[in-house]
Amino acid sequence: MPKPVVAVPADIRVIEDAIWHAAPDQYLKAAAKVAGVMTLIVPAFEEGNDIDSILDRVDGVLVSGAASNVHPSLYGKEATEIDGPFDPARDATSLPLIRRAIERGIPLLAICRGIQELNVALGGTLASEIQEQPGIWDHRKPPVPERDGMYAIRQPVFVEEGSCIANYLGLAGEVQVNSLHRQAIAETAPRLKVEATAEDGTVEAVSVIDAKNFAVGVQWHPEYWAETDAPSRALFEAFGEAVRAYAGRSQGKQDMPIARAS
Ligand SMILES: N[C@@H](CCC(=O)NCCCC(=O)O)C(=O)O
Repeated sequence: MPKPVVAVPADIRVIEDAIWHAAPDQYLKAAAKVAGVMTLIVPAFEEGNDIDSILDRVDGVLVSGAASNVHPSLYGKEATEIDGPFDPARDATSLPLIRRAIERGIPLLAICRGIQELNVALGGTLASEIQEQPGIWDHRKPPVPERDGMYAIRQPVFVEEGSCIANYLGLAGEVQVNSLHRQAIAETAPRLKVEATAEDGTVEAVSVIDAKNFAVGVQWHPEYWAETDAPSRALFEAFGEAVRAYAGRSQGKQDMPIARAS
């Protein structure tokens, strides 16, 4: 059977005055080497996206982290200078992709910006510069030059016993993770269950309530150490298994047009 394919929504980057649609290598490598799937970078357009046309052709969705933030207007807030930088094309592509993947039961793994997009896509809100709030740690990217240091595993999160995340990680209770974010979930979307938190109460993992398939988000970065860190590896392996199962289950249907929302 050919390897299943996972959609990865791109970020917009400007390189020498040219607009690029880009996805970070670390997510694509973790998907290939640990989840055992192929990835397809989905261009980020502010309009004209035919989401079902993309989802008809993939077996999973992997939503990566990014230095940009979800625009506050998407969760009912006025944008202020602390909420940026923004990537409206990423927002316009990623949020509908997340919602439709959940509706269609296509496996979804959302990481860092991805969990924040998942929360907003389902009606939740975000807080900016969380480290400025009383009692909240500094979850930002460590100010070190090398990437291994930026993504160093350095903080405990507490995973709920019996949760989806515990099942996928292969353990519950205290898990050591990395942390590179300035925003976090403020109001959790009604359809999300918080399944892991940091000691300061920051939401670190969620699952979609009554999901038809694998559908979780994590605030940390399992992709970075997916080959060497056991919980990171387990999460990507579980995602790969869900994607292969979906590919196998939908194989027979690919001869028939998939029912589309009217
Ligand atoms: N912008 C959001 C999400 C942070 C995130 O996805 N970090 C990973 C990329 C880090 C980087 O490249 O700077 C937030 O800050 O909360």
